[in-house]
Amino acid sequence: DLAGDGIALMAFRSAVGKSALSWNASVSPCQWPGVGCERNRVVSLRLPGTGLIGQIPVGTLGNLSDVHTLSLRLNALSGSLPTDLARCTQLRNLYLQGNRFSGEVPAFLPSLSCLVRLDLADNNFSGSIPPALNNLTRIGTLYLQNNQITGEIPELDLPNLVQFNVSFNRLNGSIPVKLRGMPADSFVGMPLCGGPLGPCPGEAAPPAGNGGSSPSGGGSKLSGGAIAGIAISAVALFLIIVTIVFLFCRQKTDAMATKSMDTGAAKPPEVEVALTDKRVVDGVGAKGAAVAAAPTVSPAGTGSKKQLVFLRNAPRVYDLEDLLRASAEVLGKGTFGTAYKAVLETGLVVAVKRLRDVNMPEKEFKEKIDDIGMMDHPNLVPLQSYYHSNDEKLLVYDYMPLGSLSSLLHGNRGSGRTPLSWETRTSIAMAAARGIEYIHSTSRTASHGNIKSSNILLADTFDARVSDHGLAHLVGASATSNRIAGYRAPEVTDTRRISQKADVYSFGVVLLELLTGKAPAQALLNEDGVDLPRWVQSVVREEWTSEVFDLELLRYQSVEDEMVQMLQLGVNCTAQYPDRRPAMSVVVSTIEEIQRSSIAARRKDQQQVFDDDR
Ligand SMILES: Nc1ncnc2c1ncn2[C@@H]1O[C@H](COP(=O)(O)OP(=O)(O)OP(=O)(O)O)[C@@H](O)[C@H]1O
Repeated sequence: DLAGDGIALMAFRSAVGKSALSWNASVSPCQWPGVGCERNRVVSLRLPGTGLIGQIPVGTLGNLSDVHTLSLRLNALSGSLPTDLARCTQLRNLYLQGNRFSGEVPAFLPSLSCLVRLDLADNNFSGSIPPALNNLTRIGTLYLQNNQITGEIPELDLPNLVQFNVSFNRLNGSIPVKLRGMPADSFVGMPLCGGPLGPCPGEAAPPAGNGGSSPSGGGSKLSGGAIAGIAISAVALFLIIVTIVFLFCRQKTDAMATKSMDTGAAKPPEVEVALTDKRVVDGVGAKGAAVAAAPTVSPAGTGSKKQLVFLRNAPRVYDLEDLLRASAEVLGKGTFGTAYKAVLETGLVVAVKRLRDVNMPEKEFKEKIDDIGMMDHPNLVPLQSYYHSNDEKLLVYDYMPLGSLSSLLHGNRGSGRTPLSWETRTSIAMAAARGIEYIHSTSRTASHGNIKSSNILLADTFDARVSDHGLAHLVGASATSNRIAGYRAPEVTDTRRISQKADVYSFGVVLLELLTGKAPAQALLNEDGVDLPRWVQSVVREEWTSEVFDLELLRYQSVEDEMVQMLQLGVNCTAQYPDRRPAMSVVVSTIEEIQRSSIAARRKDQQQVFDDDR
């Protein structure tokens, strides 16, 4: 009954939310912020980004036998999930993304047979994906990305599944047939094969024009991707209509509730409502993950308020609450934390980085951020604002709509992608080089520390900007991952000390990546531990062949000399000894020279074609 639900909730509060939840035991649990009731039972608990911390014990949430929605996303909850959650058999929506949960993917999940949405993304879950998830016949959204899940993906056959993501785990093997219609994004960041990632060794390539998505093929005119697209749009449309009707009804009841409430009440209801609305919308959002909330700020607006701090020239057109209310999707998980795309209610789009493992005092943090804020150059991604509390550090940047050079170069190769032209590649190299040169010009020791193709972002194809400047100093350059390893200068691997010449090395790797179309991490995996610079050198040493170049560059015969000059620059930048590498200013002027002579060569070539035609 409701009293029992209240006791369970109070036990939950004293375990993980003592300071975060202001629940008053003298009123009905149904009036507590975040708690929803129907027919005198608790049916929903929505506490996203409220600063919950610690492990949820058995005997708390497991006692809420009627609960259908549990949203605890974006908190600091840890440990394994309480096993008695298995008793919440009415659960339809379980949002636990953005916490620190660990332990195996819970074996009881398959028994929650009413589940429609399950989001465990951005945690530390390990173990394998239970094949018994096939019991979840109603499941429409299954998000497991950014965890530590191992093994192969089981043969899932879930008829209602429309949103699925297991990217950035530690899975391997081939993508099960029934999941091959899902987009490549659902599987990236791991050595998987099949479906959108291209055929597995020994498998026939799918017929051209099929997008590789539908193994059932047949005579159907629509590709699997198109059918999935239509299905997803239909479901999304349906959910949007349901949401609008729900919000409309909700507003009416809230208006009535507000009328009957004491005007001196401490919590403005509209904030709660907006947060609630967002949760509903979450299920519709493309990726369903939301932007980080700041735990020390109570969503009800009580307590001492911490605010976003804006940097020098940034327009102050939003505040922390606007950010919390924004609809958001995960862009990716990096060395320093997770990046989100957040669309504010005003339509403004920003990128939010939620930093991990930054434990410095606020004063020091502020000083370092102010250094970042001082950097102002057209080829750097501007930092707009930041937020600092003990549990949460957020950085808000301009959103770069075309994504990273890495995804532009390596994203959907083969399936209907527009090849990157030589002109675009040289412009990007030029812009990135200027951004790095600017950083180096600010002081003799200033360096970026983490140059790589996923940190070169594009506002449009010719306007590249370097991102993440200053972060290596905030977090320390010790973070190790295979993705960075391919860019790291040999002396940095040994000494862990970043420097301008180490940036030049990393930039050289980016140049080689632009020219060869090969990702350094991929080179590391495929070529028996040989990194990209050494691979290029070994090919080049034999003869200056066109074999090193990206196949997409083969049609630029007229600029072959310039391509070779750029390759030479990449090789020089990646010299083993730092003092053999050119300074960034020299790199910039060399690229300028190459760009000028490319334009001249292309003009001459076009004139030749024109003359031949006459
Ligand atoms: N301002 C932005 N606009 C658009 N996309 C962004 C922005 N910032 C980051 N991203 C994208 O989000 C993803 C994650 O970025 P993030 O910087 O967190 O990780 P990373 O670049 O992969 O690694 P690292 O943390 O080492 O830099 C990347 O694919 C990046 O391209």
